[in-house]
Amino acid sequence: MIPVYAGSRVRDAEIPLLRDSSDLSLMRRAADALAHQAVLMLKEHTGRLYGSRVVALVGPGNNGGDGLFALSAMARRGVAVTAVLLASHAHQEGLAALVRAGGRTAAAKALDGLLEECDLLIDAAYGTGLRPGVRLPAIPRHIPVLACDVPSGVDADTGAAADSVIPAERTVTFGALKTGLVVGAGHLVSGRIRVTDLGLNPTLGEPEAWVVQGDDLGLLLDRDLGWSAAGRHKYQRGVLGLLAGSARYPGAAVLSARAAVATGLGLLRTIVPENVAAALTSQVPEAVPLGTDELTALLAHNRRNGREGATRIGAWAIGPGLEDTPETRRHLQQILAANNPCVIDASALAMLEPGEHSQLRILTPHAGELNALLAKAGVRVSPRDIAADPIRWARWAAVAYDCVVLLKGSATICTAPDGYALIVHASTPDLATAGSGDVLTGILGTLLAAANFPATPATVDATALTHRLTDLAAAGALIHAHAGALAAREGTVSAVDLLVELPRAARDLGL
Ligand SMILES: NC(=O)C1=CN([C@@H]2O[C@H](COP(=O)(O)OP(=O)(O)OC[C@H]3O[C@@H](n4cnc5c(N)ncnc54)[C@H](O)[C@@H]3O)[C@@H](O)[C@H]2O)[C@@H](O)CC1
Repeated sequence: MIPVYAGSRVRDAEIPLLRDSSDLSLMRRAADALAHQAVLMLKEHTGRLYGSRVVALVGPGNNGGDGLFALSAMARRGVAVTAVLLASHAHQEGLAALVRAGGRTAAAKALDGLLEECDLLIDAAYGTGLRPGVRLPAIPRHIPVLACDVPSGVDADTGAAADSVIPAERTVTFGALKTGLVVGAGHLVSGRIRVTDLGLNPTLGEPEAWVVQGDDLGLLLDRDLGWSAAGRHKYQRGVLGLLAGSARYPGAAVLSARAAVATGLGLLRTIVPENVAAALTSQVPEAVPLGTDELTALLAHNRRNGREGATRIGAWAIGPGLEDTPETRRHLQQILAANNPCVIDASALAMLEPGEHSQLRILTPHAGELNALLAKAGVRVSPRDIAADPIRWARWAAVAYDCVVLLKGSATICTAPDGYALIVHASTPDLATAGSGDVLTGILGTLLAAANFPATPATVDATALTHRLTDLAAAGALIHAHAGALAAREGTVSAVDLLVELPRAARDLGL
């Protein structure tokens, strides 16, 4: 798990160190790392170093200073370097170092001409000190861009990006991974990210979030529970109830059911409308239908005897393809009252009310659904606000609905009401495909059912429980993303391709 900090927090940690370090050692370390990546990119793109031409956009602050020192290091290695000074002043020591090394400076109006013969652009215009309202020059797409600390135009705290943001092929970031590089638009324009340690960690405090990767899966699932251990019978491997599907969206129920089974579920009980039942039985023969009367009887029994009672349903997955009918609402209310952990998706989200409750819930909205959830809770935001600061608004919803929120997007954000947040990067944009969310719901349902949450959550530390739920949400997103990556190797990705790859994805990640 990689800790992520708001850009302003890293900047605040740097300031005292900068004051104390008259020898500019931090800046030189940052600049050396930047120059090293620039050399790698030049070799990759031009096959040579000596005689290649590098232009840097240099802003008025320390970000520009990093760029100037990096250019001077490259000039000493035979690269023809030019610093394009965007403001009337620039970092003095950096400028002096550049001139000493034989580098040139130019005014902003010379940029277009310089870009005509440029092998690499270093973007050192603005970093963590960016204020809103910036206007940046347009860079032709064919020129590879290396961003210094943060692509200019990206808010390092939130991931919001100015319209004129300069997308980077690579970003070398200093001190710590910054939130703005891993969520929102910032994530989409940062390219490959390298973190250069500046020894700031002891002064940074608690991270704002963590980026999780494939090898974190064991940790997230808490393998001590050994839920997939040999010898466990099907009830111990998890029993999931699925409330999904409608005449209009029969496929959604099938996709969720198949995903749940493919992730290693013990037993699947399904409540689907009659006209979906035949398709479900033929395509998911493992599923065992649960009739309305049986549900009512089992849940009543469950309320009397605790969750481990006769239902043996450990968790619920609710929502894919569901239609808002009186019967659906009745089922939903029964299930929500029964207190099993559940994952709630798609149209079921619109049937929820904000407020406290005693159930463990993961809500899985995309940005539009998050907007609607927040509006219902009296929080007025626009989809643009959410795109500009997704972690913040996912947290608001987690508080308003007293649940874990998994906000879908190119970066998936999983957050608990106390702010604990995990970020999972989809390895392929193709995951934004119809039915992909239904597959994720099935995966999450299986993980919840297998997790064996205690029957009486009130006796257990509530924060620990919601953190565990957040971990499982991120684990589900990781498995989903990995299945997407495997499927993308064969071409474009459909939800069925994800299903096909799920068992391999789960096995690859050590499930
Ligand atoms: N000096 C050092 O030793 C180190 C510096 N680092 C660098 O320092 C950067 C932060 O430096 P600063 O705090 O100086 O901030 P920046 O260099 O990011 O930008 C601040 C400057 O840009 C101007 N500016 C900001 N927004 C503007 C806008 N919208 N329009 C016009 N001008 C605008 C400000 O007036 C100020 O002059 C980091 O991003 C990083 O690159 C560190 O990463 C490493 C250590």
